[in-house]
Formats: sequence, structure tokens, C-alpha cells
Amino acid sequence: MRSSVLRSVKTLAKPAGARGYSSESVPDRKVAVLGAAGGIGQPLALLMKLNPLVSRLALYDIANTPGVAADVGHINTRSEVAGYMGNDQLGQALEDSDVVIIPAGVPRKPGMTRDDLFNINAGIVKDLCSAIAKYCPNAIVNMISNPVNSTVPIAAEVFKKAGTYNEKKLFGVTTLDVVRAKTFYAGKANVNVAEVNVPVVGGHAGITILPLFSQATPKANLADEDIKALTKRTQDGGTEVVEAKAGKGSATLSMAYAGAIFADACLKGLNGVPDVVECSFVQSTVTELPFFASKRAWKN
Ligand SMILES: NC(=O)c1ccc[n+]([C@@H]2O[C@H](COP(=O)([O-])OP(=O)(O)OC[C@H]3O[C@@H](n4cnc5c(N)ncnc54)[C@H](O)[C@@H]3O)[C@@H](O)[C@H]2O)c1
Ligand SMILES: O=C(O)C[C@H](O)C(=O)O
Repeated sequence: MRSSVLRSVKTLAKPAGARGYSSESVPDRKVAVLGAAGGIGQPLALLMKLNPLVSRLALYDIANTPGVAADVGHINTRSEVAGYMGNDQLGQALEDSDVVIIPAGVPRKPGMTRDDLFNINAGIVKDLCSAIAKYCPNAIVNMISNPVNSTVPIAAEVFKKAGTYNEKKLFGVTTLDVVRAKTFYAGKANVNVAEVNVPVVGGHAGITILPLFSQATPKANLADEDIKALTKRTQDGGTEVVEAKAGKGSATLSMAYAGAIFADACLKGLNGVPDVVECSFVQSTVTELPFFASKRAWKN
């Protein structure tokens, strides 16, 4: 895979001057989290509350959001927090959103594959994306709900049907694969984890997760068997957590961290920050597959 395959969220930038921007201030940005009372949703709500690029934080779920919003809302950072519960309040939660993050849906239990979640999560994602098309058609969508390899194409179809599809604004969040690859590589290569970069391409399930350790930096002379073991551990990272949690769900804290990194990159891109690049599962012409996780330099 060539390193020139880069997708940058910088090209999503709106012109400076939009929505109250001045050189002294950062623009107003509304972020909505759908599934905000869940295992990922709660720590993700916390991390988005800590992000100074967010001015309004809408926390939506089918239950329990008043408590989460009251709790997170007491934190003395920039954003105003509001909780929304149930379908009647979904429109309000979404209205004016710049970025919508979707961790709504059921997680795996030991013995399940991500595809086993399809029947339930496909319906949830379809309904939420229909509402996004109606209430905030221009928002950037960060899809976390599994199976990402399917929920992203479902979202694309919903948006196409509604006439709102913008391939540059639909992202399957695969940042956790990158986070894992960086952690495992740093441990094996004995390098400073804060300096490590590893592109991860492909998809977000088992062998479709392709960490490109050959392109990892800082360079390390790892043996082939080490690279094989690192690749397998990255591909099985989700299952490692599912098994360790023994029926109590899948990755939540590391996923919230990864989701917050990706949402932050989207906000920076919207604000016109140059050279913001993350891997994610996007509509693609890199292979014959219609969607493929990659980094790509966008040319408008
Ligand atoms: N992309 C990734 O790398 C990655 C990583 C970890 C987990 N996940 C996926 O994220 C999803 C959520 O995981 P979790 O551990 O937070 O699960 P969870 O069960 O703890 O939380 C899910 C939340 O979604 C809510 N929900 C259900 N239907 C909804 C709807 N129609 N609208 C709004 N909210 C709704 C639930 O009420 C719950 O609060 C799962 O599908 C999981 O597989 C993806
Ligand atoms: O593995 C899962 O089911 C959750 C998530 O996709 C992960 O990679 O941790």
C-alpha cells in the first residue's frame, strides 16, 4: 500500500468567518453523541466535554441521558451540555450539529463476531441516519456502531435515498485499530509510544484490519514473526477485550479515547486546520471495494 493514499479531513473546512469565527476565538461547533448513555457514550461524552473546540454538546439516547448530561454538564469547560431522550427529542438533539458521533447499538459477547450484531444494529443505524438526513444533513458522521464494515454502507444508502449523501462527510471510525497498532508496536519496538505512527487500512473486522507495520515510524528492525504477531494481535484486539470482559461488553474506554481523537480531527478539519490526517473507513477507489479504510489526500 502506497503512503500517498491519504485522506485528510482538512478538505472539509468551511470558510473562516462562518459561525462566529475570528482570529481570537474558535468557531461555534455543535457535536451530538447518539448512544450517549452507553459504555462508549458516557466516557466519550466526558472527552468531548473536555474538548475546547466544542461549544455545544448534545447527548442523545433512548434512556438515561438526563443523568449523564447533568453529570457531564457540571464540568467547567467551554461547551453547553444538553441531554435528549427518546425519539421525540432526536430532532432537537441533531439540529445544527456539525459532527454526529454514533456509538448506539449492541456490543459483542464472547463467541460472537461483529457480523452477529448486524440484525439489531443495522436497524438502529438506519433510523438514526434517516433523522440525520432530516435534521442536520450537512453534519460529518462518525460511525462507531458495529459491524462498521456494514453500518457505513447502510448509512451511505440512507443518505443517498434522502438526497443528502456526501462521501466526504461519512466516516467509519477505525481509530481504535490505529491506537492498538501504535500501542503494540511501541511495546515490541521499544520506542516512545507518543512518537509512533502506524497506518491501518482495510476494514474493521478480523483479517480485514490491515496494520501496515512496514510503514510504521519510528522505524524498527522487527523480525517477520514479530510483525506477524503484532498484526494478529491488532486484528484480534476487539476479541481480546470482549473475552477479558467475559460477557460485559466490548471495548468502551479505549474506544471512547479513539472516538474522541477522530472527532477532534474532524473538528480541526472543519475549522481549517491544515494537515489533519487520520485513517478511517470511507468510500474509496483505492481497491475494487466500495469502502476501504485508508488515509487519503483529498483534492477538491
Ligand atoms: N468502531 C469501533 O472500533 C468500536 C469499538 C467498540 C465498540 N464498538 C461498537 O459500538 C457499539 C456500542 O458499544 P457500547 O459498548 O457502547 O454498547 P452499550 O450497550 O454499552 O451502549 C449502547 C448504547 O446505545 C443505546 N441505544 C440503543 N439503541 C439506540 C437508539 N436507537 N438510539 C440511540 N441510542 C441507542 C443504548 O441505550 C446504550 O446506551 C457496539 O455496536 C459496539 O460493537 C465499535
Ligand atoms: O470487537 C468489538 O466487538 C468491538 C470493537 O469493534 C473493537 O474493535 O473493540
